[in-house]
Amino acid sequence: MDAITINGLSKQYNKKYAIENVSLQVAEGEIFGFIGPNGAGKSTTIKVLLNFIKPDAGHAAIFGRDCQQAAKEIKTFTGYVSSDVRFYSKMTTAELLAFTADFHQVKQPKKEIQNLMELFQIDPNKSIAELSLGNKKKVGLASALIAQPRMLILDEPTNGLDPLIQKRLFEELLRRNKQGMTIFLSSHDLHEIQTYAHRTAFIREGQIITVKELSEEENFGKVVTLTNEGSLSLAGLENVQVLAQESHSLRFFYQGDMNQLAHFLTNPAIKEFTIEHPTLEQQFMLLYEGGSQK
Ligand SMILES: Nc1ncnc2c1ncn2[C@@H]1O[C@H](COP(=O)(O)OP(=O)(O)OP(=O)(O)O)[C@@H](O)[C@H]1O
Repeated sequence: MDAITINGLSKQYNKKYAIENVSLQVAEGEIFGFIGPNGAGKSTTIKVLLNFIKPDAGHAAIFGRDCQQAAKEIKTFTGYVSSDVRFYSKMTTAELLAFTADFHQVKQPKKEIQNLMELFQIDPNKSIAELSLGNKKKVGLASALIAQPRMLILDEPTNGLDPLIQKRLFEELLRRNKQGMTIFLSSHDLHEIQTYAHRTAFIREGQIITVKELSEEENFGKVVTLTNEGSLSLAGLENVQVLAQESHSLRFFYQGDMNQLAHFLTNPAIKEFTIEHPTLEQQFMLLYEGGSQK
């Protein structure tokens, strides 16, 4: 059974699609990245999963339970941390975590709370209301983790966290993932996704462009950088996207036949060349901006 199944999901605001015919499958035990520029539809998709909003069409399920019909049950095994954690409780951080642990009948709650407080450097005596955004976020993450959910949905989890805490968060997420937790990770941070996710979906203007296995970079094409003397024509190559061109250098993205590329590279005008896997950042730029590069 899939951990998340999304089929033909659409949602409009003011007659404009926020998401359109989105379909995705996330396997149990995956860390699944969800990348897209601002306004692409990431939060809308997550809000449907959590039944905060109703889709106009399609359906979504977590571990086979329909996100609308079984929303209550889904909350018992799904943790969620929003990009912008906004709770204004009068409780202290320690009280909130104890309450959450009690609600989810966590074994050894004191030990678990202490571990998470140390991990995220949370002051147990501060009231939630007086915390900064970053500290609220840490409490939100600790609170989601203490419940030991089978599914964890994170919307830009590192937003507002300092680098040490970001590192600790991902170490903890990897540890939990090894124990079986499925993680759905929406992020703008390509490096984060490339480092930690097993697969990622790219979403743009409400539509899924591609879902990629991050370990299989070769499926996505190559970035060729070369220096040349004299004129050079790309006419013999198909599936080429020029990334940068100057009089004696050229960089292009190539998705065509490798024999054709090998033949092209025997051109005597070419003095040096390198062939690389595109980084996720390059892929992102290619997908979103039609090839414009840093
Ligand atoms: N409540 C709303 N009312 C009207 N339009 C909305 C509403 N929520 C989202 N939208 C629109 O739907 C589209 C998708 O928004 P969404 O928040 O899902 O994107 P996102 O990928 O999460 O963006 P970001 O990375 O900036 O958080 C955007 O065009 C947004 O303006």
